[in-house]
Amino acid sequence: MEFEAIPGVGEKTAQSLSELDDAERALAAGDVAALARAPGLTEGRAAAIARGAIRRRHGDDGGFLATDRAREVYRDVLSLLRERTVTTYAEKRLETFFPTASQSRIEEVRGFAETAMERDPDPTVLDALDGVGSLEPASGIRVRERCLATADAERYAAAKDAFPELSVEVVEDARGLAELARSYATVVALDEEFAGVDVEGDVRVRPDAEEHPDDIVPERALAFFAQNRGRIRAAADVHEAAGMEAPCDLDSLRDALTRLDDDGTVVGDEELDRLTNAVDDVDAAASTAESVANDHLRDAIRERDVTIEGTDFLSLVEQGARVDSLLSRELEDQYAGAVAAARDHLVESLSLRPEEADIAARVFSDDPSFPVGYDEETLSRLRTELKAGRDRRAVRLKRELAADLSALRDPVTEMVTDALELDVELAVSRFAREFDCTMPEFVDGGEGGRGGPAGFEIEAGRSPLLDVPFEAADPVDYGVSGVTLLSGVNSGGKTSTLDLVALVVVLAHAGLPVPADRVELERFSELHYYAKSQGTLDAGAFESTLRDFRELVDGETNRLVLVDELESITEPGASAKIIAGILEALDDQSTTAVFVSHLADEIREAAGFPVAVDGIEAVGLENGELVVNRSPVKNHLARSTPELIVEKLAGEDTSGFYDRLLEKF
Ligand SMILES: Nc1ncnc2c1ncn2[C@@H]1O[C@H](COP(=O)(O)OP(=O)(O)OP(=O)(O)O)[C@@H](O)[C@H]1O
Repeated sequence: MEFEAIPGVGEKTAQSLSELDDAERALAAGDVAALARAPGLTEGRAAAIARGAIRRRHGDDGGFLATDRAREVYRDVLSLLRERTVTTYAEKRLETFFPTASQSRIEEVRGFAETAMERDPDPTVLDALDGVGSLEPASGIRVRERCLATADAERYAAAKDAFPELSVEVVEDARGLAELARSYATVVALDEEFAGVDVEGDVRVRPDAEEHPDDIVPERALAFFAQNRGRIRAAADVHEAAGMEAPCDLDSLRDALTRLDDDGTVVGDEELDRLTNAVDDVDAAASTAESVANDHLRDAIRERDVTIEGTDFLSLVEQGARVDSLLSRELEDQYAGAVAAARDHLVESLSLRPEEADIAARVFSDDPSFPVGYDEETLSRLRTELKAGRDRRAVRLKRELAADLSALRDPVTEMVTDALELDVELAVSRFAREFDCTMPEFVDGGEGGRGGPAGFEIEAGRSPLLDVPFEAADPVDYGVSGVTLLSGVNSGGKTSTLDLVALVVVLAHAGLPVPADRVELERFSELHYYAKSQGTLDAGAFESTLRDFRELVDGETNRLVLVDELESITEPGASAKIIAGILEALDDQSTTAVFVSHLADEIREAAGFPVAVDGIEAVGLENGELVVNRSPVKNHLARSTPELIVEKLAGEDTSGFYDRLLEKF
């Protein structure tokens, strides 16, 4: 990938980009979201790069928007669309829609947009979309109880790459392996040569480890699903709410997800819960069992009269026996009962299974003693046994769930992508519905006997970018082919008309629907839109503006040129001559141009060809306010506001003064 060739990417950036594998992959896929995750890239930059990449793929260098004002209109259009997305993914993805002269690109997006417009922007779907986002690779996993071992340096490096979650150790021989097995619960040996080696501990030989990552590190798949759980569930909800067919069974997916904790541990397994609780409670249970035994024995002793014959007692005293032997002689049954109660307590309170209960039985000795005490060593064995059981169970469950979830990884990725793409479609659908859009029709220029450019024809166009609410916008009909002047009363809507034309042309060339009842237009090569200049230019600025227009009249054919009141750049007389000259040059090419001007008469006089003039007319004055017909009238020089006022006064006054004034217009 040659990043230098992408518009907007400098040499230094290109150099650092060329080192990013992820970015390259994302570029190839045109996936802005993935691209934005590449280290060192901001989202804006990522979007720009992806846009550039797509343009390049379509052989378009992005030159369609030829002026600042044209780019501004595109940005405004984009904002209207982006405001109608729910996810950040869709917001960024919309930036890959841009106006172009490339027919194939326009066709591609038109196909997408036509499907999108059919989509019902149901509020429940939009709600569900709120939780959807691009899936993130699992992060922050570190497994300490398992390690990989190899004797091969190359394998060592490969394993370190493939399993960043595990320690990878170099071992020379069986002795090294045995040593490792003492420090880790499980050692996975990567070399075939270790297959026959007999080492104590949990040592597995898996030369194929890299091919079964979920088997070696089930934590990876679990963390991926745990960390993306909210997004996955939301994507499943979107599919249901929108009635879309999901690529996997949603009930089993949801079921698998409920078996996962936020940190990727498996929950909801009775046996694992039992073992975990037993490990946690074993010390407390032993103490309680001890108390149970002592209470039991104390009560028994208290309740019993001990009778002992004098000779026996004497012999005991002479032997120096302590009370223990008295206990074993006289209270054997009571002691046995107390110990049995202690054992029962251990077994019951920890819900021990028979094998575990066997060890638990030995925690309390059969040899009578008072007070009764548990055997620390045996208790520790019980603890170790329970812990080992718990860990074995946990790993097995992890492996099983990881296997279930791994099988779901691809369908889930597809499901999330589909949900995110739906958001893009819904944004287009909402845009089209809210602004009463239709798909524009492209017609060929120079055909139908007209010879010249086909230009554009808009029927009932309403701009969502007007400074009045969309509902209050008057529909505008306007069509131009060739070079035309647009005249009209002050504040009649001339600038708004140019804006509407630019908006429609930008959307149409982006393959998107347009806010009008019907639009026909040719496929323009470029859009040049010059906004009204803020007052008279100084000599330097005037010169540079003239240079711009020099380039304009020398550029590609089939352009659309929109210019707002160019006359204000210098004094009226000179302006009219300059505009006339530019119009002549544009007329010689197949250019469609609309020049808004108050100097239509003067320009026409200065031009060496019959320039068409359209006019936005005031149909009258109502309470001192102009009533305007927003649709320009073809081949009609609109009367100016002063003329209308003089005309009004002439009607009210009989002196003849205003009549004579009116004749001067
Ligand atoms: N189609 C429309 N529907 C409703 N309101 C409109 C429409 N077009 C223009 N307007 C209103 O008229 C105002 C003036 O429009 P605009 O600035 O386009 O006129 P103009 O003819 O370019 O004015 P000027 O002669 O000062 O350059 C707009 O701010 C807008 O509020």
